[in-house]
Amino acid sequence: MLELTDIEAGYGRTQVLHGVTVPTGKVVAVLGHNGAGKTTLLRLAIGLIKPSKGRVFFDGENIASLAPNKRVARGMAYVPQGQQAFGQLTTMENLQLVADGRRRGKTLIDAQLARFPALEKFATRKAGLLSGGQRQQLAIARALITEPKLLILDEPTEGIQPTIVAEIEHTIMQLAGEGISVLLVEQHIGFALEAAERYVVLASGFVAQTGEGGSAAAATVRAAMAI
Ligand SMILES: Nc1ncnc2c1ncn2[C@@H]1O[C@H](COP(=O)(O)OP(=O)(O)OP(=O)(O)O)[C@@H](O)[C@H]1O
Repeated sequence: MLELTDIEAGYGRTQVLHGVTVPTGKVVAVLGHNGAGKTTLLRLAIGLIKPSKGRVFFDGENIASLAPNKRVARGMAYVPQGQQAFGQLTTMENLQLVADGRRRGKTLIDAQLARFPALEKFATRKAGLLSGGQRQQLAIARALITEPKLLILDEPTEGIQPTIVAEIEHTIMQLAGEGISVLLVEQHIGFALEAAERYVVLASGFVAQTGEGGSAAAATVRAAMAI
């Protein structure tokens, strides 16, 4: 379980997050307008930026000064925005980059190909030629091959065609049932709240609201975001 408490962080002298505490839960959604600090919070969670103040704990351990690779070794995985993959490598090679050297590498790849049929279908296609949605599935599959306890997802459905959005949403809902926690930044408030046990709304780097997920929360969240 990830605990982020009273976090202050930013870039150089620019402070972006102001006393942010994120509720804990199996699936936690981070909501807010562009520039609210959502991506910054996820970067902080995986260790790409360090807090100037606040507590960062994972499974009871203080990880505030741990490098990202150490956090991955502890069971955290991060899928940044933008459907990132190695475009010149095939789908399979992208998966092998993470799986090779792991004891159950082949089994782990097979499990993700079963989860995402499009990746199986296009296993020999260069990732640069996949659709944005398929590349996003590839990015999620790569992260899941590391067998994370916590998957950190930054806008996984952004700019993706609706059919694949539904598949990705389905995957996110499944993960909790598989014992994988999710920290999710998502623009689709309806889906985010459906998936989330708890949520936090950020506004200009401050916590504007926190609460329990569920579709009933949508009106409160929209009011907090004034949309
Ligand atoms: N590398 C950086 N250096 C300096 N400032 C940055 C950097 N990245 C983001 N910021 C600033 O931090 C603030 C929060 O940005 P952040 O990307 O965390 O917001 P966000 O809520 O994820 O928005 P978006 O939905 O647009 O990604 C913004 O004012 C942004 O300009």
